[in-house]
Amino acid sequence: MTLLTVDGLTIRDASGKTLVEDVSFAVGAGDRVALIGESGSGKSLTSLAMMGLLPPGLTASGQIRLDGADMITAPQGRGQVAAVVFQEPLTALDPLMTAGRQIAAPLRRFQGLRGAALRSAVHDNLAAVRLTDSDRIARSYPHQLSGGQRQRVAIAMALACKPRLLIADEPTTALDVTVQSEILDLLDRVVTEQGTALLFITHDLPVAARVVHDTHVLRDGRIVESGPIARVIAEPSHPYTRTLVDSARRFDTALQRRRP
Ligand SMILES: Nc1ncnc2c1ncn2[C@@H]1O[C@H](COP(=O)(O)OP(=O)(O)OP(=O)(O)O)[C@@H](O)[C@H]1O
Repeated sequence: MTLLTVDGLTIRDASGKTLVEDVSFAVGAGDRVALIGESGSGKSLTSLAMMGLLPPGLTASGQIRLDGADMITAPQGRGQVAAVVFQEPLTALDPLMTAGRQIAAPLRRFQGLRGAALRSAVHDNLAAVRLTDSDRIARSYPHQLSGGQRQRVAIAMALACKPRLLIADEPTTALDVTVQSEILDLLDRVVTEQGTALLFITHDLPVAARVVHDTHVLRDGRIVESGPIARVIAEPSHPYTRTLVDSARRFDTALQRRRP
């Protein structure tokens, strides 16, 4: 079953300049798909349009259907179908609210949980993102948590209502390399455990390769190449994809050389 269909998406600014042009792709139930592109390629605008959250002054044409709902002409809250994890967890978290209360909010609102059932669901959601010290974490404010713990809390919030699609927009870019790796493993595990489809948005091809099966490569607002990520890395057909693969390989080789 197709959860998300983006068909001929074009986004223009107020002056009529085209920022995203004729982008089409689909994400089915349980799929894992990446949108890969460097800064300015149109990844964030595409993901904002999917959630009906384009900034004022920008207009979208084409079609975006999220679980059947048209997100361009009649954008509406689709929190129970799709949820987003952003690059910087502090943008998703309220600095004045404990982590526990933030995870409780969607559970109370969408699942009607209260009292002991709500507390137990908050604990289960923290355990699902491998935050074992859940009582302390639930009582902590965002500034009392590490960057990796904050991103785990943001992932727990996003997954609290068991969305069928998780949109992860550069979810590890702001983290240290070791924490980045832990969060990728975590995303990999939770989407498998919960059967959630994943749309992973990143500039980093090797990072995407760890968690998705298929990819679309965006450049200057257009998709230049699509396919299974293993194939795209092994045999990139577009010159731009080749430069992404080559620079990832060079980086990897440089790292290998530095290892004792
Ligand atoms: N509100 C806006 N008004 C006008 N132009 C915008 C706006 N937001 C983004 N753009 C432009 O649209 C293009 C695509 O931006 P977008 O943020 O989607 O890129 P991106 O691939 O997500 O890059 P990054 O990884 O740096 O966020 C860029 O040229 C950007 O300058």
